[in-house]
Amino acid sequence: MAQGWHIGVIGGSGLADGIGLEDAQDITVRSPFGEPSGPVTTGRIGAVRFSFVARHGAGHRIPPSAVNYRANIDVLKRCGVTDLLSLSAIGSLREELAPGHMITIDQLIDRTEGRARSFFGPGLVAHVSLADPVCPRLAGLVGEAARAAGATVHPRGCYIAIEGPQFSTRAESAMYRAWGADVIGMTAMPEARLAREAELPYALLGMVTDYDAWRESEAGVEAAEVFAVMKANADRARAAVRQLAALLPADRVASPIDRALDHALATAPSAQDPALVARLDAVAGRVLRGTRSAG
Ligand SMILES: CSC[C@H]1O[C@H](OP(=O)(O)O)[C@H](O)[C@@H]1O
Ligand SMILES: Nc1ncnc2[nH]cnc12
Repeated sequence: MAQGWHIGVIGGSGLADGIGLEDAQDITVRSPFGEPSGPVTTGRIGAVRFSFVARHGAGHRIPPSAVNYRANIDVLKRCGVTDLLSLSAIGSLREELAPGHMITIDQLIDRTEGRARSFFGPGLVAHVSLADPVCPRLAGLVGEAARAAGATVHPRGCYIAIEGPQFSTRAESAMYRAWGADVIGMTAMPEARLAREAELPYALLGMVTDYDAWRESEAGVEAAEVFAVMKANADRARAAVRQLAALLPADRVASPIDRALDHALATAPSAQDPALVARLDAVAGRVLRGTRSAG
C-alpha cells in the first residue's frame, strides 16, 4: 500500500467530469487567492489519495486566460497534496507526435501574457529555480502508467504555452517549431511556475488532439476536431491515472522540489508584508512559520 502520496490532479479539456475516484466527495475549499475553478473532489484509487480540480470548471465554462491558476494550486495544497499532475489537451508541432498519442513533457516555453504568475510579490519576494520545471520522478511514473493503459507515450518534449484562446497562425506555428517546441497548449503556464513555488512536484500528461497549423497540406486547427479526439482519449487518461495509483512505490521518498523555497526568499523577515505572509500560509507556510520578527 502506498503511504504518503497524495496526488493532486488538474483535469483539462474533456475531463470536467473527473477521474473516477472511489469514495469521492466534493468539497469547497476557500483560497486567499480568489475563486478556484470549482470544488475539489477528494477520494482515492485503491490505497492512494487523490484530489481533483476541473481546470475549466463544470461544463468547461472558464477560458485558459481566466483560469485562476493560483487558487487552483492553493486549494490543492490546502488539501495536502504532495504532487501535482496536469492532464491536458495539446497540439502537435512534430510529425511523430500523432493525434491520439500521449507525452510527458520535460520543458516549457511561456508565451502567455498578463496572467498572475507568482504567489509572491511586493512585501515578500521569492525566486525559485525553474530550470527543470517538471519533476522527472513523477513524469516517469506517469509515462509508465499511461503506457500500461495502452497509450503510445513520448517520454519528453517541450510544451509552448500560448495565451489563446485562438489557435496559432501558420507563421506562429512554424516559429514555435523553429524555437524547439514540440507541443502547444494554453494552460501549462503559469501552472508549472506556481506548482514549483508551492513546492509541489509537477508533471503533465499531454494528449495530442491535433497537428497545429504548421502542416501546409492541412486546414488549420478546429475546436471540433480537438474535442472529438479529447473525448475519445478521456477514458484512456482516466485509465492512466488508475495505473499510476497501482504502480506508485509504497513510500514516497522526499523530493528536492518539496523544499524549493528553502533558499528562495529574498525579503528580510522584518520587511515582510504581514498580509501577504498570511495569504501564503498554505503555499509557503513551511518556510514562513516562525521567520517573522515582531517588528
Ligand atoms: C479545447 S482546445 C484548447 C484548450 O485545450 C487545452 O486545455 P487544457 O490544457 O486545460 O486541456 C488547451 O490548453 C486549451 O486551453
Ligand atoms: N493546436 C493547439 N494549440 C493550442 N492549444 C491546443 N490544445 C489542443 N490543441 C491545441
